Amino acid sequence: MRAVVTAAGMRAAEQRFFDANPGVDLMGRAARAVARVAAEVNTAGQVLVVAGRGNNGGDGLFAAAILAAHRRVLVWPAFGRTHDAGQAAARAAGCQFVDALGALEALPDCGLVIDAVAGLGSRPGLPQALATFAAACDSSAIDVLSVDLPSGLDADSGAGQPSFRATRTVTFAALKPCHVAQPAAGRCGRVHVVDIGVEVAATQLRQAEEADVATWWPTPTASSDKYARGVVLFDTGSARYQGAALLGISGALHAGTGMVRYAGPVHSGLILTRYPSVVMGDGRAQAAVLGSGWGEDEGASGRVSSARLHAPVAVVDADALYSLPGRIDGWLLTPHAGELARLLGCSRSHVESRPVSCAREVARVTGATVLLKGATQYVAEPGGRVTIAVPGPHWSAQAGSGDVLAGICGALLAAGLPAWQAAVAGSSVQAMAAARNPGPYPPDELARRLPEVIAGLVAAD
Ligand SMILES: NC(=O)C1=CN([C@@H]2O[C@H](COP(=O)(O)OP(=O)(O)OC[C@H]3O[C@@H](n4cnc5c(N)ncnc54)[C@H](OP(=O)(O)O)[C@@H]3O)[C@@H](O)[C@H]2O)[C@@H](O)CC1
Ligand SMILES: Nc1ncnc2c1ncn2[C@@H]1O[C@H](COP(=O)(O)OP(=O)(O)O)[C@@H](O)[C@H]1O
Ligand SMILES: [K+]
Repeated sequence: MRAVVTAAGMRAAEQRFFDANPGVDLMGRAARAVARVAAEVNTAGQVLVVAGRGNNGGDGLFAAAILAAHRRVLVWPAFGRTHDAGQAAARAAGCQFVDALGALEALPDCGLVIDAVAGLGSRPGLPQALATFAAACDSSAIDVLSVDLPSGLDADSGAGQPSFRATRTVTFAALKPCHVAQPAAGRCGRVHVVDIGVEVAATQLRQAEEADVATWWPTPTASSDKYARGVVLFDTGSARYQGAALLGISGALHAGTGMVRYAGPVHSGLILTRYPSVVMGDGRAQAAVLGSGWGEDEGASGRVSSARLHAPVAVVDADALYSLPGRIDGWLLTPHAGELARLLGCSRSHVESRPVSCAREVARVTGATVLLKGATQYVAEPGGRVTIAVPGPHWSAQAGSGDVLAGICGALLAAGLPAWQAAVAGSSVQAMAAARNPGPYPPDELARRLPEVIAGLVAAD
């Protein structure tokens, strides 16, 4: 699990560090890390460092001074003035200083650009001269190494305003929200988190790693039987959306559930032709999956109440989200941004700009865990902790992926995982299946790729 810390949290951690270690040269540590990664990206070509006025510029200038020992380094102080000591070090090391025009002209001869315009202090967007330069970097496909974060992003959000687009980012002590929240995360390239000695406090926002999923994944033992592994009761689908039932069941079966019961309106012939192990009708279960493919079903509350008679907890998806039976501790809600907006009575764009607080709010009010689906998948617990799932490629943005995901989560909930782990592991494993099988696969085909991912996870643990 990786901590995700806000700019304010990072500054507070830095202050605690300086209080305990007066005089330690943190900027020197940061600059050495930048120079080390720069040398990994490109060993020979000319380097161009774009430096801002603040400490981010200072990191870049001291890195420039280190790199100048072995190669030609140009420095563009984008605002004229830069960090004084950093500038002196870069000059003393023989870096050549250029202006905006000189930077643009030198670009075709450069192997690497180091973006040290702004980091924790970055405001959204770029002034014109820098926006032009960043666009030129994009179109020439040159490697860009951003210091702390691509300048022009806001450290604390996923908003993807005009900014540098990095192939690598070197950040310090911990990830920041912009490194993990889309679309900003897509502008960071590969992110290196470097230990510079600053300890961040425990955070309420984290990102899960594959190793976490491997640790949590429920595996059968010699004493397991189908009931011990967990029974999932599906009431999904409708005459109009019959496929939703098949997709959810596929997710649960390929995630390794002990048994699936199906108590929805889709004809048994259709279900059993595809999945002959499904047991038709109600019965005792460890978790239910509700709502996928219901449409605007008038009997929604009745279907939720009926499932409660058979299963202690449920995954609530799609239209069942609007028939929640009061407080539902231990349950899992799986809305996308539009559904969460309807639950909160706000606009979709409001949810998209504040995903963490919106997901937290619904978790707090209902007592359930909320998996907010989308390019970044946030799992908010009633206590306020939010875990971001392992990310995957954007091919998964297609009708039916959510139905499969509800089924995977149902299998994990039935196996006894707490709702937050079921949600993080379920959405992560689906993303991993997509990442390991590049290309557009329909969601049911991707579900069939889950076993090989799970087998790899379990073997690695
Ligand atoms: N804290 C730590 O633990 C450590 C911190 N360290 C380093 O310090 C950095 C933080 O330094 P910081 O506080 O000086 O702010 P910083 O990121 O340089 O930004 C302010 C400057 O940027 C400018 N500017 C802002 N937005 C802009 C934009 N969109 N486009 C263009 N310009 C923009 C802004 O302009 P102004 O407001 O003055 O007009 C101001 O000049 C941190 O990211 C890390 O690299 C490491 O050395 C060691 C550990
Ligand atoms: N941009 C994206 N990148 C990666 N995955 C995405 C993206 N957008 C959506 N997804 C995935 O697609 C699914 C969409 O779910 P949902 O909208 O409920 O679809 P449906 O109800 O049609 O199955 C979710 O599982 C989510 O993880
Ligand atoms: K930067």
